Amino acid sequence: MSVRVVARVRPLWKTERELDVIVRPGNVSTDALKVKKDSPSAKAAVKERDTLIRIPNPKNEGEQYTFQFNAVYGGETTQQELFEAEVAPTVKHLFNGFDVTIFAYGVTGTGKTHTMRGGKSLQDRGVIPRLLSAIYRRSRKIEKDSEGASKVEVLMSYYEIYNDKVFDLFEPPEKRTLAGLPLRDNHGKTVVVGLTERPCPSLKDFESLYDQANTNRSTSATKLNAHSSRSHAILCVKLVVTNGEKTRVSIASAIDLAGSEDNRRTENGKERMVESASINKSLFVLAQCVEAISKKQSRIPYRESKMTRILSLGQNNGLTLMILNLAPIRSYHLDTISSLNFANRTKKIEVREVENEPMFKGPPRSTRLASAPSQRQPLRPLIASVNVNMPVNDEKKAEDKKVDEKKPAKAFFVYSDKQPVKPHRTSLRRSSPLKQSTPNVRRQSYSKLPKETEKISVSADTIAEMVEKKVEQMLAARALDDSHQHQAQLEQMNEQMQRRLEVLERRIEGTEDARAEGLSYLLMAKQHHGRKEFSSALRMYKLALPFFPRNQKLAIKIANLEEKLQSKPKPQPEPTVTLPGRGSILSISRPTKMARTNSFRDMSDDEYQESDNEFAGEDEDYTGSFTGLKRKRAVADTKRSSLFDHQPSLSGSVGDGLLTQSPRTANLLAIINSRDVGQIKLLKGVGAKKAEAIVDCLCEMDIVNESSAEQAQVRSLAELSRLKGVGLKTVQNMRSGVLV
Ligand SMILES: Nc1ncnc2c1ncn2[C@@H]1O[C@H](COP(=O)(O)OP(=O)(O)OP(=O)(O)O)[C@@H](O)[C@H]1O
Repeated sequence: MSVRVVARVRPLWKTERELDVIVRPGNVSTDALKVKKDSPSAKAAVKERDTLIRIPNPKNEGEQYTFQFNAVYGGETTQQELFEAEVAPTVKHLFNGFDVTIFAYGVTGTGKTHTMRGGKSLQDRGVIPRLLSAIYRRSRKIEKDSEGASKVEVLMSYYEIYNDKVFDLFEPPEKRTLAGLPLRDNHGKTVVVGLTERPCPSLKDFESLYDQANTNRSTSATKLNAHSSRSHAILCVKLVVTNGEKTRVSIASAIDLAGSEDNRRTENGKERMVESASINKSLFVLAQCVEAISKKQSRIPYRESKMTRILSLGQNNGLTLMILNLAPIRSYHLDTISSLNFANRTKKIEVREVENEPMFKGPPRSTRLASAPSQRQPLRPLIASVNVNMPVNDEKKAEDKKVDEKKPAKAFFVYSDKQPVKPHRTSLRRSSPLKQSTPNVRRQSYSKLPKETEKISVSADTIAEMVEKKVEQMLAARALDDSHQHQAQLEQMNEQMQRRLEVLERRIEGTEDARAEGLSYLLMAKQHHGRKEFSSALRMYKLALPFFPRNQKLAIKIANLEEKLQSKPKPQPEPTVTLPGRGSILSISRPTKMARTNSFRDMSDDEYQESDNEFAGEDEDYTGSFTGLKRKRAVADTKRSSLFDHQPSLSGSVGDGLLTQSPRTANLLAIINSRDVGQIKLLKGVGAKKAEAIVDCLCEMDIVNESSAEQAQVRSLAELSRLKGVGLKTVQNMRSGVLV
């Protein structure tokens, strides 16, 4: 099922003039409706008007663009009407285990907050309070009908994305950390780490929590809206329906997006401009995601903004409703057209209409129901959902046709009043997802069956049981089919993944490991040099040379050492140096363990810094190539982490003695491994963004290491330097600021 898109045109403000109205819902002129109000054709026209929006071409006022959506609501539509038509029908699906996402999209000042939150009076209440009211009503009914056997629990979390940072709206602004809360992927769903979830046993509780939280939301006055939302606000209402052993969880997400702003019109100051840039960027990424999905591109840039990551449009299961808010007047002309184009693409996005699996208490139950495939659905544009092309008049028709053949296809179509073409209502009318003609046995929510039959009689119970059995059999057969298909897809995916990983690994081994190896030779050379083992030092420098062929300092060092050794008649006896293959441990025989431990304990950290300084050029290169690979690297690194642990590391972990970390290093690693953004950002040279990136990186490593019960840990400075966004220089900086 595709995303349901409805448009709502707000009424005129007192300061706006009727004369400037350019956005008109409906495909017939209002005059025509006035004349023949009661005629059958006018009634049909009124129906059709529900799905079309007309707006003139900004370059040619005589030409009208027409956009078609699932429904269109004019300025006279009340909050109650909108809720009943669009949101109320989703409530029963929510209770049947479907997730529901409702979001308002539009330019600033078009009525998103009015639609989602609404006013204080009963009739002005928006979608959110009405949705909660409906949820509590249904919960009470379920509990009453089941005589207490079913229990419904409502939990709520509420957060905002402000300047691309996530903040808990249950926390007052003064308690916020600069970096905000990190995001994490959890089995295909994006979750906010550390978000408060409050139980809301009654509507009253909800209202007081919601009102309180809204005072924490970032709003400001702009020229276009006295209470402009400066953030995207996301309310998640978790519904936990427990019936005996069975628990079903579903989530209703209501999202009030911040509005895009044309800063030539807002006359925003510096602070508002920063917010505005962030709002516009995230909305731009959202538009790019929608475009990429509709063009069936393989890469959807969800991760480029926190909002798109959370919204995951087209990847989320359940039902998705987008309310497109529009201002009716000319001053919004271009913005309105751009919003209409965005909505036009969005309506083609398909979402998987799958209810959440129930969970069972107690010992694991054998079930013949195969669980829903966890991989995300392929995204397909809905070919049937195209706008209706309506030529302006008969004379122009043939002419236009010729021109149209030459023109590239438009995302919207030109409309004429004279020849209304009936929209494909059948393809657009929204039917209950449980009643769709497409065979989808999963939609026959089997949890519903006993509930409807148990009241009749005992024999009705038996019938229900038989029906349930039959449905389960069908489901099992279907699931078997699905799982075969799924298996094949997985195998194919695995093969592709494997190939990509191999390429990645080859790249890493061929370039970055080589550099790491080069650096380790340099480190070894420094150590030999420090112990006045010049011959070994020379050999090490020479081994490092191929990795840094353009390093002048290194060349000079080699030349100097050669000269020094040539001038010495008898070289002193040296320790044995074994050089196994690339990427393996360099083992050195040294005098005594005691001496070795002491010398390295004193030296390890300084050595690290020295070699870092001396070969800063390489380090930067190395770091650069490292960051270039970004996330893939983190994944590959985690894969290789066990190998890495034994490699000569930049912290000097060569040989036993070097495995001892200095207190400073240990402190630094403890701070990093605490994953406390607040603490990490206090490290020298680490800002809030970097701290957040480090924590994100650790979280990503957890995901890669999903099989491990333990959280991923950074165990050495070298490992730390390999994290995304962290280089050797940063590590050195961090370390130098740590107190011992
Ligand atoms: N359908 C409507 N009926 C009555 N008033 C409306 C309607 N839609 C919007 N308004 C009024 O228009 C003004 C702006 O609306 P609102 O704050 O909801 O806009 P917004 O799109 O959320 O703006 P921003 O993106 O800047 O937060 C408010 O005063 C609101 O009451």
